[in-house]
Amino acid sequence: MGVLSFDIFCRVVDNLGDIGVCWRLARQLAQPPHRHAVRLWVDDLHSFSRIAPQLRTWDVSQRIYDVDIVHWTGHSPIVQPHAVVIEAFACDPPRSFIDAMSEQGSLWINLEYLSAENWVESFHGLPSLQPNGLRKYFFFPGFTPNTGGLLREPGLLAARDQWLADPQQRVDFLKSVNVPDEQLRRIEQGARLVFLFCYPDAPAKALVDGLIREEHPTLLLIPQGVYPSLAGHQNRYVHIHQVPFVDQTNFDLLLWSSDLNFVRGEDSLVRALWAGKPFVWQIYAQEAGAHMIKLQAWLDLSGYPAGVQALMRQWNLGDELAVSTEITAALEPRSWKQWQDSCKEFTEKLAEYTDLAYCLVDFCTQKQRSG
Ligand SMILES: Cc1cn([C@H]2C[C@H](O)[C@@H](COP(=O)(O)OP(=O)(O)O[C@H]3O[C@@H](C)[C@H](O)[C@@H](O)[C@H]3O)O2)c(=O)[nH]c1=O
Repeated sequence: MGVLSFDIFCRVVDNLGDIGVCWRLARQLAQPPHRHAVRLWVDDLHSFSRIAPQLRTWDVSQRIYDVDIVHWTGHSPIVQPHAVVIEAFACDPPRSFIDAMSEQGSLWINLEYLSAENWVESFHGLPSLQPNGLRKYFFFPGFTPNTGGLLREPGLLAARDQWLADPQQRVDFLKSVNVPDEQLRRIEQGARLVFLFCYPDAPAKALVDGLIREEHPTLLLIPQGVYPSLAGHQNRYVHIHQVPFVDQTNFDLLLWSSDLNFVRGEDSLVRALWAGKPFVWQIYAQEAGAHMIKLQAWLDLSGYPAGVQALMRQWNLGDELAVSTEITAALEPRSWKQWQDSCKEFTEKLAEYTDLAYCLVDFCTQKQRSG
């Protein structure tokens, strides 16, 4: 495949998922083995800087990890569009830019949200007719080979295994996110490490109650600003520690370090999958409970034990009573082993499929050839 050039437009609607996905994709396309020219337009550099601390929020343009980053404002510079323009999550590139794309004959891709629903396979890759003659296509990420796949950097799983094979790396990393020595000693003596990244309506207090009832020493790591009210809920079994926001590489290390992860949205779900550890997913809520249909479609593919699937539904429904009892049951040694095995299996199956960046490059190359 030859070298392509991409513009990626990202509007930060809320939270970090939009920029999380775009930044990961941009870096992957720009770096080896792909090495395409990539320009990333982002309307909110402040949110972006939470997951990319080296970003200069006051700069209109800058280059990081071989990606040209442009602050997308009403006054963004007029430039020639690249051969492929990716509009993330229907974020509406500026009219003047679309006109320039038309002159340039750019290929226009609408990168959609991730879903495991069946219809995704039939909508992936469909054209969307444009009055100005531009070629625009829907590109759907997904969990099956007939979709656009999942973002996964080359060699990610091997890097994870190498990192996990050296326990000192975990200790050093946990020190770097300020886990106190006393807690590190507890972990070395067998305390469980749980990472919690959730929305404010998650039944997190019920989770802590369940963990306390289990009477197994546990360290619960929570990113700063996520569920601050939980801090007062610890006791001698469950200790809560706030970790700073880290970049996406270190975010993986948080997931790899933990025995059990709680993740949310879109990108952290995929990272938890690649971690290969047991996790509970809180899906981004939609109107009229549409997200519960999406959650079930994904659970149907997962092959996770029935108790784990029930726990995920209860976590998403905010069913406190059920969560506090179901978590204890899921951590009971036999269930825990089944949960661990099913996670490894699902991760290995998904890792056999082509990753999103390759699927995208392949798709764009084919469309360019067919003119
Ligand atoms: C806590 C933390 C997160 N992250 C990253 C991981 C992910 O890339 C990103 C979080 O994104 P998500 O996991 O998708 O969860 P989110 O809830 O922040 O994003 C959501 O935004 C909505 C607008 C979308 O519609 C949702 O589908 C979803 O993507 O933040 C770090 O890099 N460092 C950190 O310390």
